[in-house]
Amino acid sequence: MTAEYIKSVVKTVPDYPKPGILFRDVTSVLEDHKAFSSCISLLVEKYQGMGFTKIAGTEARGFLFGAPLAIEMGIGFVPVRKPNKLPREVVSESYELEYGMDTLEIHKDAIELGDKVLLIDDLLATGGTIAASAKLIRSLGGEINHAGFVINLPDLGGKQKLSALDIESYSICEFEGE
Ligand SMILES: O=P(O)(O)OC[C@H]1O[C@H](OP(=O)(O)OP(=O)(O)O)[C@H](O)[C@@H]1O
Ligand SMILES: Nc1ncnc2[nH]cnc12
Repeated sequence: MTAEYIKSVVKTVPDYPKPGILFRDVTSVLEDHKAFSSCISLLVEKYQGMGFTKIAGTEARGFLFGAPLAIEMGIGFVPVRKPNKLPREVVSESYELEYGMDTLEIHKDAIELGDKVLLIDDLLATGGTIAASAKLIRSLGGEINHAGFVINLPDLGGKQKLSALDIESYSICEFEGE
């Protein structure tokens, strides 16, 4: 019931940001307290007690779900950011998106050897964002085996891409037929 409710709240915008893309707009979930708080509760239920030491969230929409989840789970939050935003020394990784290319960066000293990191984002499409984030975190000695999302677009193959990298993904709802 809750996941169905969250799915019903997501608004769809055709042809944004490019013709042919069906944009699943998670800001409509943020605007609805019941939907937003239910997302965090479902993610806590899924991941509490699994021994995670940090949550990493990708700019920008991953911050919106990753940061409140980190507070609820009593662990730190590490932002994975777009280029030239982080002030300390970083490592960088470029990747392909459903609608373009981008680069992500993380502070070198944000991850300690053996940290068990949970990756959180609003939406899984091709999996490029999470694959690049996992590569950065693993290069710093962190372990990544799980990634959590509000929305999955299964036709874009992200789940399979992440599974091939030994990352198990979970999403609250799915939109097929992209
Ligand atoms: O699975 P993928 O194909 O990588 O796509 C999913 C990513 O795309 C969106 O972010 P976007 O880069 O558009 O940035 P934003 O969060 O700043 O809007 C979304 O928030 C995910 O991070
Ligand atoms: N179809 C889509 N809707 C919303 N965010 C996205 N990020 C990548 N693909 C997306």
